[in-house]
Amino acid sequence: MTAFFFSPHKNIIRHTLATRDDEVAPRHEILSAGTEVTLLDNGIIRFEPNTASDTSLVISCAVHGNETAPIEIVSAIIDDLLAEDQKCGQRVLFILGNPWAMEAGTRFVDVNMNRLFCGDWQHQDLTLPEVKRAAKLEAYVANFFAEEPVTATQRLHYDCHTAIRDSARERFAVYPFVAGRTLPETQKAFLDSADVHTVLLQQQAANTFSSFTSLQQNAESFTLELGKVRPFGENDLTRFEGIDRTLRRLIAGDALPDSPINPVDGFTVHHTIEKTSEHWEFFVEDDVANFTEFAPGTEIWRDGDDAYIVGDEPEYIVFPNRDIPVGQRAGLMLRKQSG
Ligand SMILES: O=C(O)CCC(=O)N[C@@H](CCC(=O)O)C(=O)O
Ligand SMILES: [Zn+2]
Repeated sequence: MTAFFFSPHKNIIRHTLATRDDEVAPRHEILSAGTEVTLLDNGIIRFEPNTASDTSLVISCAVHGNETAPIEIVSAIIDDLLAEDQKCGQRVLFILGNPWAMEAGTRFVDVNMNRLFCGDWQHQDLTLPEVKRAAKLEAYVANFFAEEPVTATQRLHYDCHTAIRDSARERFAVYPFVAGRTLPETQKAFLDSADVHTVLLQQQAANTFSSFTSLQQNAESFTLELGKVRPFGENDLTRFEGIDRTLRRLIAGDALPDSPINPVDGFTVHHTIEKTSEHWEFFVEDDVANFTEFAPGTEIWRDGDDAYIVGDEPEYIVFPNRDIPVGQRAGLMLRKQSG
C-alpha cells in the first residue's frame, strides 16, 4: 500500500511538495485491517479504524515550513500506517501545515501561519495562500472532531515544531491558555513519555494552532518544541525517539501512564517583551539559548525611560528575537514554578 497511496510520489512529503493546492485529488483506501484512509487535501490525511475508538488525535507539523524533523517523523508514521506495520487503534488526522514554506525551506512565505488561528485569518489578506490554508485547517480540524464517534472521550492535538535557536532545555511544550484550566496529570504523563520535561504555561489566550484546538475545540493540545530547526536530511532523528514512540503508542490505542514517572517542570510567563519603538534596545545576545537564566537585576530591554529589569528571582528567556516589526513580541521572560 505504501508504495501506491501517494503514487507517483514516494511519501507524503514528496506528494505534498509536488502537488499544487488547486490540483489535489482526494484519495480514499481501506486497508486490510479495515482502517479507512482519506487524503482530504494537500498534506492532510485521515486514518479511521473500524473498531470503537475513544480518542480523536490531531498530529500537525510544518506550520513552520523549515521545521523538518517533525515532518520526517510524521511521514514515517504515515508510511508505517499505510504498510500496516503500525497499528491504527484511534482516529488520527495528520496535517503538514504549510506546503509553500516547506518548498521554500522557510518558516513562512508571506505571513506566519501560527498567528492566524482562532479566526485571526479573517483579518488578513484573504488572497494569500497561507491565510486561506489557516482557514481550511480550522475547518478540517473542526470537522474531524465533530465527526467523532459516540465512543469518543478525548480530543488531543500535538502541533510539532522545532525552535530557531538552541535551548538549555532541549525539548519543551507550550500549553495554551484556557481560563480556569490546569494541566492534567495525563498530559504531563504524555510529555514525560515523549522525553519533554519542560512546559511553558501560557497565561493569555493566543492565536496559535494549538490555542485554536484548546480554546475552540475543547482539545488537550500543546505546541511541542522538539529540537532545533535543520534542513531535510540533516536531522539526528535519534533525538526525536521519545515523541515518535509516544505518538505511535497513542495511535495504536495503547495506554500511557496516568501520571508522569519523571518530573515535568512548569514555567509561567512573567513578562512579554515587546519591541515598543525604533529606539527600543535589547540587551540579550542574538545567540542566547532558550531557557537561559538571567539573574535578578539584569536589564533586558530599554526604550527611553521604560525598561525591563529582572525582579527578585531568576528569570528565563524563550523565543528572543530582535528582528521583528515594532509592536510585535520579542520574547518571553519566564519564572519557574516551585514544587
Ligand atoms: O524558536 C523560536 O524563536 C520560535 C519558535 C516558534 O515558532 N514557537 C512557536 C510557539 C507557539 C506557541 O506559543 O504555542 C511560535 O512562535 O509560533
Ligand atoms: Zn515553529
